[in-house]
Amino acid sequence: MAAYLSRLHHISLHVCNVDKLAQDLVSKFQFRVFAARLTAGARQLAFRKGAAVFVVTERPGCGGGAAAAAGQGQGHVQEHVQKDVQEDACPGRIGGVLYDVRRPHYSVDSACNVCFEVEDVERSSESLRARGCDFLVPPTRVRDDGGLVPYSVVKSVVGNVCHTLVDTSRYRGPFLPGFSAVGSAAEDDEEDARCPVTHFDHVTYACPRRSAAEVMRWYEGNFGFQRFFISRNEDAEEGYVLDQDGIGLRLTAMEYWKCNETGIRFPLKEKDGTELDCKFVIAESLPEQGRNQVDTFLEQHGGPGIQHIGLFTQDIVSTAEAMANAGVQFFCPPAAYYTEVGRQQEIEEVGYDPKTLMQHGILLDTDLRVEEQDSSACSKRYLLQVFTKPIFSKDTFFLELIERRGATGFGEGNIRALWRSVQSYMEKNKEDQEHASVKSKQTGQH
Ligand SMILES: O=C(O)C(=O)Cc1ccc(O)cc1
Ligand SMILES: [Fe+2]
Repeated sequence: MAAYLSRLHHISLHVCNVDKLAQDLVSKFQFRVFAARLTAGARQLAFRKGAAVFVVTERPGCGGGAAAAAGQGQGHVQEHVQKDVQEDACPGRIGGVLYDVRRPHYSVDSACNVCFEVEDVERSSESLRARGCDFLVPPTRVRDDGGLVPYSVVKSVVGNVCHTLVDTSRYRGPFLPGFSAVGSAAEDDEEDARCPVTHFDHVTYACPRRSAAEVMRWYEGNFGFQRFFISRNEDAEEGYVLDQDGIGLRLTAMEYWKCNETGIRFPLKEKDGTELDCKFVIAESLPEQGRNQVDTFLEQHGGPGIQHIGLFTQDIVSTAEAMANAGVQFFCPPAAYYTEVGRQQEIEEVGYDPKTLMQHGILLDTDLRVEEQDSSACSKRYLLQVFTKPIFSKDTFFLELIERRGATGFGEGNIRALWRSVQSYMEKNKEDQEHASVKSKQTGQH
């Protein structure tokens, strides 16, 4: 293994309209803007919810008003606009995008960088390079009043996805050098109680057919990711295959563990015991069932990439309710999902009201297992999920809320229900677009 990952540091989104996304993340998804880097050449904002951090960066060629976005209701940004950092390895990059790369050839909004904290950026980068990895930014040191942060950016094998490697252990500033604190530092307890999102649960990649083995090998060899079997019946080579009823999906999952140099593995935990381990899921479409949401992503995004991110919440009902009230749109499965034989009882058995779940489109998947230690004790492990509609203007990237009660995988029943609701939404969108294009042609003729 080449690089020892300590944890996921942030995920970076490159968009044309920083204002719009900043507004959505704050007012709809209840994230807090906490840091900003606004210079003549760069507009970058950082948002937090628990340990989940997004950095939003403006794509080149997109005039925008990140300063205005961050300034709304915050009032701390403008005075810091001129502040910037010393960057030792690439002085020419000062003023440009930090901790990431600008990708001028990429013309759509995209979640394209998963940044990891590592113990030693130089050493990790050197061994990744020796293994043949391609670096977009070589090891570089950045400093400001808060201290020094080494980082590098490595290209992944998945489309436009890159990984920034940072070491923030010696940094005392609000986020990363070059960023200034924005907004109030105090946490809003009331809002956190309603929306207890604690961390990123998983990142799902949409990939071309038959690419999972290569992707898996890359992450295993370079970062020590381990295969995560979604189902006990899953074939190691084939992955988790859903190919009935119009669903043509192959999922292969992997997870990373902090691995110290003695090779002893242990899962990442918060002080309160919450596991912070983030899984990575590779989704491929299968040819037999016709065009589907993975194909749509590949086409509209212009290649493989991050299709969705699962946000872990301790209370999915209140989180979905708060977000829906603030204007987040969720996919709702057909009402029949909630009235299928046995479903109501299943929902009630784990203490939920079927009507409440239906109201927000929340899906439940239960897993009846015998406890490993005590074969006489039977316990229900379950998970609840709900998926948002795409958050950019194209049918590409979306978010998911997930509450896990002992279940560590992905519910097969939920994937089926999600698939149907997304599929019918996309078909409707396509019809609407065709309708609009016929209309505009007709008006053009007159
Ligand atoms: O169930 C989940 O949360 C997954 O992440 C699996 C998944 C992957 C891709 C899809 O288009 C639908 C579901
Ligand atoms: Fe997911």
